Amino acid sequence: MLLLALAFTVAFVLLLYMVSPLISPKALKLAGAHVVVTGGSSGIGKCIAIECLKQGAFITLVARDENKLLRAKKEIEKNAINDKQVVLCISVDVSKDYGQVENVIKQAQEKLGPVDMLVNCAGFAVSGKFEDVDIDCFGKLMEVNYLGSVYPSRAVIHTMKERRMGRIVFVSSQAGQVGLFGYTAYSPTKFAVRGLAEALQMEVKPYNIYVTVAYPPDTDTPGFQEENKSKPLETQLISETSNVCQAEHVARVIVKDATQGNFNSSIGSDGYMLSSLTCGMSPVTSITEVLQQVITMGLFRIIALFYLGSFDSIVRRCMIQREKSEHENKSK
Ligand SMILES: NC(=O)C1=CN([C@@H]2O[C@H](COP(=O)(O)OP(=O)(O)OC[C@H]3O[C@@H](n4cnc5c(N)ncnc54)[C@H](OP(=O)(O)O)[C@@H]3O)[C@@H](O)[C@H]2O)C=CC1
Ligand SMILES: CCCCCCCCCCCCCCCC(=O)[C@@H](N)CO
Repeated sequence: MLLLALAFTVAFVLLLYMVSPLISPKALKLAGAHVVVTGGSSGIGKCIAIECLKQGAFITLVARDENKLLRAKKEIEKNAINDKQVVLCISVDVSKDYGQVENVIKQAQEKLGPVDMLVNCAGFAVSGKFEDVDIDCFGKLMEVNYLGSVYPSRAVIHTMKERRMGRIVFVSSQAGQVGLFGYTAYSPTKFAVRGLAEALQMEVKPYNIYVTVAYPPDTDTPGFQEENKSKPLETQLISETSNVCQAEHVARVIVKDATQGNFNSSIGSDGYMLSSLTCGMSPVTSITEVLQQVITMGLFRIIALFYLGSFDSIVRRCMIQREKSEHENKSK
């Protein structure tokens, strides 16, 4: 029996190695490539732009605030490795009007050539209890985080298919892999991005276009500082499970996974466990990845139950605490 199991495993591993050339994309070299980064004027997006410039790319930054764009451009340009490299800035709201976004991509392609890699990083987070979050926020978040990823991707896809090459990166979040207290408005927008990425990847793979979804943990950025101003205690305590990452590190991992053509990009050990646990029917881009998923999934599910238990107990404790202090206030 044991021998049979062993034989099966060996056969399985051999089979995987045989099909490996089919699933391993060729790495994209960033030297001379044109990379468009939405949300490139701040935080993770800015660091992604810097990382790409360091590898010799030409960059287009897309965001709304022109002053912030110009300031970021100056900072990013310092990392150029040759004097031919250009950092172009274009101001647009990626979530409002598809025509506008299409125009921006056209302008960028006229100046710097066809887009080799698009990084959809524009986005924001709002946390709060379901009944406390402003009702308009649900739509606004979906517009910016989801439609704001659809529009730029739609605007580059035709040329990428014609050229039979390209990379599209979506910046989701760990909150796009698990729904947590306080993220009823934000999480669904990041889950949506994954659905888009999976469906799109199946369409464009024969055209040699590779899609990457990144799931960063809490990362120290201006956006994160903003989010923290109104974060419920429960969300804070749950989030403390994971360390806060530096944007430079997150950016390096994302750029590496995107150039290699990996579908999944995760950061840190929690990120690794979450990605393995939630891989579902997502495309596979390396043999090691499949093997790791197959071997670790059951174990990670058990570990996840402990995390869930501790999150539930945080939520319960906070509720009791709140009711207690409300009671005390009333009786004062
Ligand atoms: N920081 C974190 O903890 C994590 C962040 N993420 C995700 O990473 C992405 C970047 O986050 P982070 O770096 O923290 O955010 P920042 O707030 O620091 O940067 C956001 C960038 O997006 C731009 N932007 C926002 N809305 C729009 C819009 N409607 N149209 C065009 N550009 C827009 C901003 O410029 P402007 O305002 O001028 O338009 C800015 O350049 C987001 O999608 C976020 O959800 C994921 C996991 C963790
Ligand atoms: C085996 C299973 C392991 C499970 C570990 C779970 C750890 C959960 C911590 C999640 C923190 C939430 C990140 C949201 C980041 C974000 O998108 C916002 N900060 C954006 O501003």
